[in-house]
Amino acid sequence: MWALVRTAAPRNGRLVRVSAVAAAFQSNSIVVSPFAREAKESARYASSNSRWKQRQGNDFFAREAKVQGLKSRAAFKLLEMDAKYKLFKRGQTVIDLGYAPGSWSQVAVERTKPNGRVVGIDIIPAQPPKGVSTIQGNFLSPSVQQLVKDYLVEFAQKSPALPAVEPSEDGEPIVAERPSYIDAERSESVEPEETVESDGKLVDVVLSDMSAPWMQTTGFSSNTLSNPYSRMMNTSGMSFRDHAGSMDLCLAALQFASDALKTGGHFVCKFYQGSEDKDLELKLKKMFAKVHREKPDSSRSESRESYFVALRRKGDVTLSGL
Ligand SMILES: C[S@@+](CC[C@H](N)C(=O)[O-])C[C@H]1O[C@@H](n2cnc3c(N)ncnc32)[C@H](O)[C@@H]1O
Repeated sequence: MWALVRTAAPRNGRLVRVSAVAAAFQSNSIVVSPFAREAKESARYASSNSRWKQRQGNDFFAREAKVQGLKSRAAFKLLEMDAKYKLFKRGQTVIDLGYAPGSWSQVAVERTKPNGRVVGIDIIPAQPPKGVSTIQGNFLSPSVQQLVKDYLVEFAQKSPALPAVEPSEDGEPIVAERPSYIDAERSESVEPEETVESDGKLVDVVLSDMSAPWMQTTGFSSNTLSNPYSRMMNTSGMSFRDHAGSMDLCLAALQFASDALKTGGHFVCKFYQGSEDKDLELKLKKMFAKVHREKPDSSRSESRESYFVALRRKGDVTLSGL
């Protein structure tokens, strides 16, 4: 699906390197580690490369996303973080909060196939990316959060997850066996308590790229009804408002992770920097083994957005206990 267009790239090596992030993405089903190394290198090159990017225009990543068939330039932020922290494995269950228009979900589907599950939630309607189940709703609402948990339990009862698997050493794909039709039928008739973990922790990775949608103030020439995403603003332009809104969204995502993320699972969350992010970071440090602040190269430098990447959830800590 994603063809790497190297021919359009200047042969001075720089665009080729940046494209390797995308190459790492599409190559996932075949060989992971060599490309991951290349992607890491590419992220380093991209950051030391601002003069070149300026020459190409500010929206290099937007154009590259279009070429790669990705739904938005945001994909490159997740690709960079995945290249650095190895967030995904095959067969995992991933929740993508604020998925629209869907490029993070596209990355998650690629990274977790075969047998992965990706569920996207967004307040606005959007065309679900291929291989993604989606729920439309406001994730700040406890009933929407419960709906997502119920959906995961129901889904797990119908088709028990296969264990997430590391790629083999020689880079060959490991194809886990799917349950047979008869096994699937049988699991439908089994009582829930017998098939689903009683603690409801069914998720391997929680992603949140949510940012409050604000009323449109520019771009009125784009009068599309079918793509509401292009009519929304991602920030209010007022840094305190954006910060406060993002803290609410991060805490909702973290509460969900506290309830639904497996021990050892990872959490990635966008936030707008401000006075309260330290407090969020402290909470994350208590719940996860390692916490990083990330400003991916593909995140616009003028934006106050940043990401927390929290790795390996501790088994015995919940948000309510902090
Ligand atoms: C920056 S976009 C996400 C881009 C996405 N990661 C991608 O790769 O395509 C932020 C999204 O968060 C969604 N969002 C904001 N507040 C939300 C809420 N309370 N509940 C659900 N989604 C929300 C917005 O509608 C918007 O689509």
